[in-house]
Amino acid sequence: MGEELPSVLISEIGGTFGILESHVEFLKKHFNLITMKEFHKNKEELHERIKSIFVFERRPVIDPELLESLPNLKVIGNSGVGVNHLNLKLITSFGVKVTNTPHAVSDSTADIGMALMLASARRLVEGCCLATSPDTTHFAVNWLGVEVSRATLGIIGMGSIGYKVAKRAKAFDMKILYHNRNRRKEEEEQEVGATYCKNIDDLLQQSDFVMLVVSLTPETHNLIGKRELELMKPTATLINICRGAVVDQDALVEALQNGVIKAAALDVTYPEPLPRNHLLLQMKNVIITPHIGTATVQALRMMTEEAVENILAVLNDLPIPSEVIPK
Ligand SMILES: O=C(O)[C@H](O)CO
Repeated sequence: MGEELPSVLISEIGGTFGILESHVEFLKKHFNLITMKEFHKNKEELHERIKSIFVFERRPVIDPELLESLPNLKVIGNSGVGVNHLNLKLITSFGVKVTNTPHAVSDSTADIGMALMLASARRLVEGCCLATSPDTTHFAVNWLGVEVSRATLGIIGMGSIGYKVAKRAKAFDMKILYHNRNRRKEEEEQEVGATYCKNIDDLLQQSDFVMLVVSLTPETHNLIGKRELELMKPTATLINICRGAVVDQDALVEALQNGVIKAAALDVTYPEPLPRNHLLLQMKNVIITPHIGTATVQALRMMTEEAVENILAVLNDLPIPSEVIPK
């Protein structure tokens, strides 16, 4: 008889927020999957068996009650890079490790950053609406866009996603500035032609496009508020592909209304989705997508694979590819 596979708790299979059926087959090669429903039905028998929780789309919710009920839990494998939905201090106080998938998400999220920047600069959404409207008297000359080529892009957060954005922006001949907690190696800066701004204010003042690519932490909550928006050029565009709460949204609405900045392109907001009557949804100079940075066939597959690699590494006492350590 072969060795028993480790038991891993998951939210559910299929449905709106469940794990994709096509990934379940892969997961099942490595794990004995237990859904939350099965767990709740048969806690007594299952609670000692569960070694890991695979978190997808922020589910299942990891609360103290769940952590207390799983005495042999070793690792929470988050599928995705952002872990702001996990209470890291609480989880690690149970001796449980947390892992994430920064590599799997980087290309698809960087693509969304570029797509939003280009769409905003060239007024793509307005163009689509005009093309499909009954009014055929519009002329492009009345609503000119701007070029991203040779413009200055300021990237705030130069982790794996930020770096991939820089690579793409280089191909568009953009001047690239970046701010990050830790400066990148000189060779890495040279490869993408990026200049480090130790002071975030310098980046804000000089950039035509400011792209936010940081993790949401207490330090980055409301990182961009009224003061920061006022430092930006009145012709600048703010692009957010990380987490909504990195921006003070009320300050952003005010800045967009008063011409403090020109436009915003947001893949993330708070809450998600925004209430249908939210002012951001009514502004012509705002593009909003519903948090689709990782919504590609390839990214989701790689996220699952990277999460499995992390979980197996923890369970087999091997070096962990992507462990998240609370600060
Ligand atoms: O954090 C991420 O990787 C994406 O936002 C998907 O959750």
